[in-house]
Amino acid sequence: MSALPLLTSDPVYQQIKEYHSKHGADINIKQLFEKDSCRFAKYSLRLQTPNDGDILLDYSKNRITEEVWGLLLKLAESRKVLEARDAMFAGEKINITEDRAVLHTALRNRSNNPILFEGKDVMPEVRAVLDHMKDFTNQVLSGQWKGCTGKKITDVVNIGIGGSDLGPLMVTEALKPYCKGLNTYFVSNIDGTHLAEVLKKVSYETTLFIVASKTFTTQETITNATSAKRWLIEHSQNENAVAKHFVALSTNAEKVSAFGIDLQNMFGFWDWVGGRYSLWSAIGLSISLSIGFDNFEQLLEGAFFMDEHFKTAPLAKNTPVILALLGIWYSNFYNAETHALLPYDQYLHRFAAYFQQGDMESNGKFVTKGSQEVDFSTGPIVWGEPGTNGQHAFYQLIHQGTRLIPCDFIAPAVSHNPIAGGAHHKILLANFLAQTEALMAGKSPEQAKAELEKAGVTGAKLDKLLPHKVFKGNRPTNSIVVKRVTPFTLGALIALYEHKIFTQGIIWNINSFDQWGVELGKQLAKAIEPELVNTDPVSSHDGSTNGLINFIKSNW
Ligand SMILES: O=P(O)(O)OC[C@H]1O[C@@H](O)[C@@H](O)[C@@H](O)[C@@H]1O
Repeated sequence: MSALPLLTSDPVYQQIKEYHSKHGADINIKQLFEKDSCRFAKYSLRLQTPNDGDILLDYSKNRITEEVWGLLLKLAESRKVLEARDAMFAGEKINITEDRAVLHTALRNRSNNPILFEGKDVMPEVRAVLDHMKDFTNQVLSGQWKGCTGKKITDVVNIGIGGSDLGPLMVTEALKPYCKGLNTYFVSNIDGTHLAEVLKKVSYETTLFIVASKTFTTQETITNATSAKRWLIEHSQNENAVAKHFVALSTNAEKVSAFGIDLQNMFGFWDWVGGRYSLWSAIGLSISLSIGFDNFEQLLEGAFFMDEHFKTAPLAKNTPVILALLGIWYSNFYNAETHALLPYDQYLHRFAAYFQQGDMESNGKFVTKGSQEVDFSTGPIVWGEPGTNGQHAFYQLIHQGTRLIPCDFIAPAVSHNPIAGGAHHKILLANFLAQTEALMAGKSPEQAKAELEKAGVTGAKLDKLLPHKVFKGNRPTNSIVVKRVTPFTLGALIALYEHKIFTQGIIWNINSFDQWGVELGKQLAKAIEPELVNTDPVSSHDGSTNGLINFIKSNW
């Protein structure tokens, strides 16, 4: 795949560029709807799930014409998206800088088909870990698993960071209606406050600590886990309590053992599972403990459903490919810098934060797989908050600011909490629907003028106010609607975005599966740490860094 030319040298890219420079500024979504009564049917897709209703993707409110859409699909062909997809599913070592396969899809392979890695079927090992998770989940939930004083577990503290935190945190929040009764907490930050505040809420007798770390070397996680272990031993006055209160999720048995966790209490996974794609692996243990193993399996089923769709649907009907191409259209041709994820569901309040890592750690790269520097934009800045909170915070800029911000609006048709006779959800949905309509339609000077006149504003005051009341509209959005946020639909939704990110990485020809960018800060922090052991002034850095260190020390 590294043999692909730079995106900007691709003949199809050049065709799109030419089309964009001739027509890009004139494509008006509202007018396209006026001209074509079938536009919604043409640019929307329904995926029928077995038991959880249809998933609807409406991408008709985008600046796409038949011509440009044809060209974007041609770009996917020319960038060999389908070949790359097949290579991923086949376990090829597509993570070329780490010489690793990318097989998180094997973790949710619900078929009986083998998945080969280096000639060996990985499925028996995958199933064995799932069985271990099931057994452990059932023991804890039934109260059969006892803490060091014989009490059952009531609280679970997941200690991990990045991919070993964000996925389980996002999913346990998203699936709270399915919670079986355990309280789950997540400690990630090295800031002692994070652990200290959680420890205030739990009792050593009834708390299970899950140390989640693929490498088991991450400084934050190991430091937090060590402090939690000390807390447990101090409170229980019993070194053996660790065996009842600590489990590990990792690929590194040696380090787990050295930390003092019995390997029987270790849930393994493999280096072909990337950190930010690991919630499907043993890293999902806190999810399984929260919602029960059956529901965890439903999450896997939903992701598998999306994997099958991604694997089999033609490009033009392939939802991850569609989302990816739209993103490319705005990033690489309209110079959009960001992409907003706007779930209209309070349970999905960490969805955007989760995909900040998913997208930005995957596609925040400036060198291609062929080791060439790119001359085009790669991964966008991903951000967002749940509706309607976002509306009262930053939507102003989306509606009337100077930047183009493509947005994905996500909503369930049915709420888990239909309080006040469902009134809340109807208002929420009305807002969800109104926003994409408003972003597309805007408000013309004529409409704004008529409104002002109706309100009795005339003359100089009207002239002064009018420009502020105009919305240019034509702001692109996708809408994704699920029947309800269930383990299955959430699994499908996460996999949809995972594959979108993958597809964009292929089109840009970058390696979406390494994360060297995280390393430099870590290295420099290691160098600074010993300089913070005393109050001696330092002079070994640049002026700013010396100044900051010396200011901090002057406060000690
Ligand atoms: O799971 P561990 O190994 O502790 O890593 C946690 C996180 O570390 C960061 O530096 C990144 O590399 C993330 O991709 C990763 O998820």
